[in-house]
Amino acid sequence: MTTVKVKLTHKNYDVKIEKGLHQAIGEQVRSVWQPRKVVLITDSNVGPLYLSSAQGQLEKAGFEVLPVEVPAGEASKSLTKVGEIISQMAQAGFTRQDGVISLGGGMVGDLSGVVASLYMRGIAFIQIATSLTAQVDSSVGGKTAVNLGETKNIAGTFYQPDLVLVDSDYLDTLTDRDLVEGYGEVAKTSALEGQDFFNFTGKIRSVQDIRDHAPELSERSIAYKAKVVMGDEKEAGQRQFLNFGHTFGHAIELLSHGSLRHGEAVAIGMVTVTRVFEAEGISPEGLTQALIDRLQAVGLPISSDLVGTPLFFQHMINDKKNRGGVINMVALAQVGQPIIVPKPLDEIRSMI
Ligand SMILES: NC(=O)c1ccc[n+]([C@@H]2O[C@H](COP(=O)([O-])OP(=O)(O)OC[C@H]3O[C@@H](n4cnc5c(N)ncnc54)[C@H](O)[C@@H]3O)[C@@H](O)[C@H]2O)c1
Ligand SMILES: O=C(O)C(=O)C[C@@H](O)[C@H](O)[C@H](O)COP(=O)(O)O
Ligand SMILES: [Zn+2]
Repeated sequence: MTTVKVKLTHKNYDVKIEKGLHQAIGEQVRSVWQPRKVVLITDSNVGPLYLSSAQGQLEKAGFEVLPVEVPAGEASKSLTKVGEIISQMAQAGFTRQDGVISLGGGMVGDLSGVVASLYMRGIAFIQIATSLTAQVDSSVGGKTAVNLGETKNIAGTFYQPDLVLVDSDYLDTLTDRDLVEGYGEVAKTSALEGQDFFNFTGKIRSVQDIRDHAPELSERSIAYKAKVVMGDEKEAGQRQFLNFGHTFGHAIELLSHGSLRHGEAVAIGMVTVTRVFEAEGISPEGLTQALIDRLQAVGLPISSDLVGTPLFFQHMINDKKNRGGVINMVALAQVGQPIIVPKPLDEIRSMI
């Protein structure tokens, strides 16, 4: 088993990465929690595959389980769903000593994190990551959020889990499209982390390559993310680097009305922003093409007609890196050398 230790000012926790962990959920959860009530939150794709096994294991380990299944898809990342789940927990008599467990991808993890952080002002939380996005990025670091109307991740908290479980066996049932979406975040992380990891993603040439190397991709991505988060939990500085490609990506994701997944939109966002910074001489010549090469090898999109539309620019206003009309854009001075380039909104318009 690989364990990545996340050590923060007010809390430490382990991210455990091992094939087969889906059969050890009871003992793993019991290693950090005394028996208690737990709400086990999943979605309508993951639930039919894994909920009854997870529930059975938790019950065997002494936990009283309230299973909750939300419809699969980004639309469930909503305050409405948060309210519904919190009501169900209150009706079932959950107290501050009880807990929330997410069993799913990034959508379920982000939603469950909001529920955990709000119920009675915060109860214990564990993430069981079932998608590649969750296994390389979203389950670690404590960002929780739901979307409101047309604004992505606008309501959320920083709320760290007590434990994260990553088992690549879950990926056997993930569709190729959902797997590849998660790889968008891996490509991002490799460009941020350094030449060695970037060379490694340069050798991933197919969906099967992603499947074959999933455990290593998780280990490397999570190790990098944990290091960044440990240095800047609340995104005052270097954590902004993890948002590479997201200023444009979030706008594209929203404007696509569900036709583009998060990682797909981030792929387009990374290429778009790097092309601009390469033209300005901030990023090195050839970097845009190197990114395109990695993304296209696995079928990720690299452009969209949505880029540059009036609504696209309107979405920039709600970017969390907006400081009074100036957005902290993430650029790569080199592979492994992310930098923040503050850009006034008007200038971003003329860049594109
Ligand atoms: N909090 C963070 O740091 C962070 C980081 C990256 C992404 N995110 C968020 O995560 C979301 C994207 O994550 P995602 O790609 O996991 O989306 P998702 O949770 O919607 O999962 C994608 C699809 O895969 C299905 N699925 C998940 N695991 C499966 C499995 N083992 N077998 C079969 N189907 C499975 C889901 O039901 C869904 O249909 C977005 O909302 C994004 O904003 C958050
Ligand atoms: O953990 C982080 O920090 C990230 O930025 C990781 C991103 O991949 C992720 O999509 C995150 O949810 C984006 O957050 P937001 O603050 O831009 O909404
Ligand atoms: Zn992301």
